[in-house]
Amino acid sequence: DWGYGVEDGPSLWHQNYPIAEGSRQSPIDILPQTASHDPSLGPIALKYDQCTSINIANNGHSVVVEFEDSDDRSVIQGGPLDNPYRLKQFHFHWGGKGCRGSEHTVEGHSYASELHLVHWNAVKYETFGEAATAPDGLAVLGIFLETGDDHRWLHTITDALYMVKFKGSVTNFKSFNPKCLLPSSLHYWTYLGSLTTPPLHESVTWIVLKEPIAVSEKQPAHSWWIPGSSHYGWFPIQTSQMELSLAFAAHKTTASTE
Ligand SMILES: NS(=O)(=O)c1ccc(-n2ccn(-c3ccc(F)cc3F)c2=O)cc1
Ligand SMILES: [Zn+2]
Repeated sequence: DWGYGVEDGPSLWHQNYPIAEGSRQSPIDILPQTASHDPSLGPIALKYDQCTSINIANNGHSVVVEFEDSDDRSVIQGGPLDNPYRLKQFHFHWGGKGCRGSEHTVEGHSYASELHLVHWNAVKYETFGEAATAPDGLAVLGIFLETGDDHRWLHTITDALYMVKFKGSVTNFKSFNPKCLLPSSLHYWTYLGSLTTPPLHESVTWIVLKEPIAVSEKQPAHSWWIPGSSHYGWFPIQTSQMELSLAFAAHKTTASTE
């Protein structure tokens, strides 16, 4: 129903999702010089030690890792948030061929990819679905990714992608802890915005970290795969096996000549 093509891309989403023309739509271009410093904002706190990932899925728009959210075992709090928000899932946004895929930009600068850790206000709302439509229902932590210059992590990304190569594929994915994806500084920008894809609900308190993370093979083994650089083009959305292997083959040759 929606996508990023000419017939179904962001400029047309308003036809099925009128909120696309709302007053707090995301993503935005972050302008650090005009961002006002709010002294009442403290640091954010992430408690991901007990987090329990359940599965990894390709929903046709991204790869999503879902978490067990029946209690407050993994939460984000502090900063602009009045109470703890539970981690529900994380996912990535890639770039199209040759272009960079972050959704937020900083003074017009795009990053290679962007990781979103989606949390919901389980103090005020009974379910994620209910929170997803409430103005203070969700908190998404955005982390920019830059591809390092010495990363040859194709094997790790291959493993992960082959697990969820087609839209609708879901597979077991236990004991991944996203804290290894965090940069050293938790300095952030924050603003009231929305889901960046349909249904575009204006329910997100965005917390975007200033420091990007770089991917290199020195990352601890358990940080497994990270979205590819723009060579991959869009995540294999309903990619046929052949296309996917061609994409990898193409990347491989590019990688080896890099
Ligand atoms: N890219 S992002 O802003 O982090 C983002 C974009 C879209 C979603 N998203 C898509 C569908 N849903 C969703 C799933 C279940 C539900 F009950 C309600 C929803 F809005 C959702 O939260 C979740 C996160
Ligand atoms: Zn996202």
